[in-house]
Amino acid sequence: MEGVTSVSTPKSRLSLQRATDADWDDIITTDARAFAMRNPLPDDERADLRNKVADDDIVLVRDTGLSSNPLVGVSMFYRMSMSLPGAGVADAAGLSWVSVASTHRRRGILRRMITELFEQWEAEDFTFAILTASEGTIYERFGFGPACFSHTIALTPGNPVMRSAQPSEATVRFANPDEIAAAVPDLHARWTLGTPGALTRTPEWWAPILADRPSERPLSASGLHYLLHDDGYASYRIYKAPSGDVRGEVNEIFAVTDDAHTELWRVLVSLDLIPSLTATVPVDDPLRHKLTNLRAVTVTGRRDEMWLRILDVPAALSARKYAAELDVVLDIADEFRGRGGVFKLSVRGGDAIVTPAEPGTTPTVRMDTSVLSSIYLGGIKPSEFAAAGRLDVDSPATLRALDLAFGTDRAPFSGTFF
Ligand SMILES: CC(=O)SCCNC(=O)CCNC(=O)[C@H](O)C(C)(C)COP(=O)(O)OP(=O)(O)OC[C@H]1O[C@@H](n2cnc3c(N)ncnc32)[C@H](O)[C@@H]1OP(=O)(O)O
Repeated sequence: MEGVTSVSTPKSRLSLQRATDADWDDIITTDARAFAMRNPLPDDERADLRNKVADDDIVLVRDTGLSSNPLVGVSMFYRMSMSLPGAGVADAAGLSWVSVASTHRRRGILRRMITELFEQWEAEDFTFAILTASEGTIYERFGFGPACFSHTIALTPGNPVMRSAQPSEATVRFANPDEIAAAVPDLHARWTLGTPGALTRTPEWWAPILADRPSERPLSASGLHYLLHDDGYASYRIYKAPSGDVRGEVNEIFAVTDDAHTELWRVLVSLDLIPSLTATVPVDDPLRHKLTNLRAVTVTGRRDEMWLRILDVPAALSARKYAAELDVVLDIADEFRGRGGVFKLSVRGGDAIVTPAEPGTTPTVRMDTSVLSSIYLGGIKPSEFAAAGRLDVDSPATLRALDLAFGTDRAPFSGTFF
């Protein structure tokens, strides 16, 4: 058609490269289009972003066939640490900021960038990759499975009543940002140890959270109010719309002990003059059981909070602790990277012994890497996947044993969006 310029893009025109300092204006412009981000970013926000990632861990694609050589693909990963069932901690490659220009979609650019990153992760012996997904249909083909889930809850402060008597002395107090900066990184680190999937925060991750920059606050939102307990903390915002409507939103709440959880929520459920309060919590959060009326808390949403991709099956199976003895032969399919196989998994005293199965051994359990990744942290039971036809077992007894062994005391929860 006359007047229409084709943007057909042969692969040879697409140049894949690592980021340099000179790419950052383009990176922010490209991601601003994809994620409705402000552009340009103020210097402090730009520094926050750059401090968390090395340029060498950023894969870019440019279309060298167009005169301006535009950036058409961005992807990067953070070097993160994740708690495993049984209190171990492992390195994880945190894939993030993935975007492909709207002019260049469905030409395989995402696949090329991800392949490049997988090659790097495998060369560096990462056992796990993780991500937070913009859509539920993109990442399973690369072996990722949803592994941590969250509930959004809503309640009306003043209405819920705690069952337990209030302590004679207050154990929670409002704190200022300096007190929070001094106390909270350590509290959070203690919280991660007891929660599978929890992500550790380095100073580079804390800096933007603690800065609570006015430029990054949502519209009509107050600055963060902080509640501090010896074993936990919560932060929340109050939103005041131009109409005068007021609501509260818990930004985050981390409690190392049940008592800290109770006392922080005791304050939150009784905040004055806030008609509604929302929070995002792990799916096994016990708040409703601490109230005289369990209906006072409504679950308004459930989200897949974090996706996991096991990159090295034997290393992953050996890294976590298990809740029961087990003897299975796993057949793991990995169409994307071919790193599956047949493995003998025995659990004794909570520890796994993993060996490649002898040729000819009949597997007792079959599943895709994405399914293994989903059950690994304890967020989905093997029997749920079996019921969905996505995990095959040789007998009901094997399935029961798998459920027991992979079960965790707590639902996994990453606690950090990236
Ligand atoms: C971890 C994160 O950062 S999550 C954020 C992801 N980014 C976004 O959502 C921003 C907006 N979207 C985009 O930038 C792009 O549409 C992307 C990155 C999702 C996809 O990029 P593309 O270059 O178009 O993907 P590409 O052509 O490589 O497709 C790879 C495969 O994924 C599939 N796919 C791509 N996008 C989608 C989608 N939105 N839903 C379902 N499948 C998808 C393709 O069909 C293709 O499948 P196949 O290779 O198995 O046949």
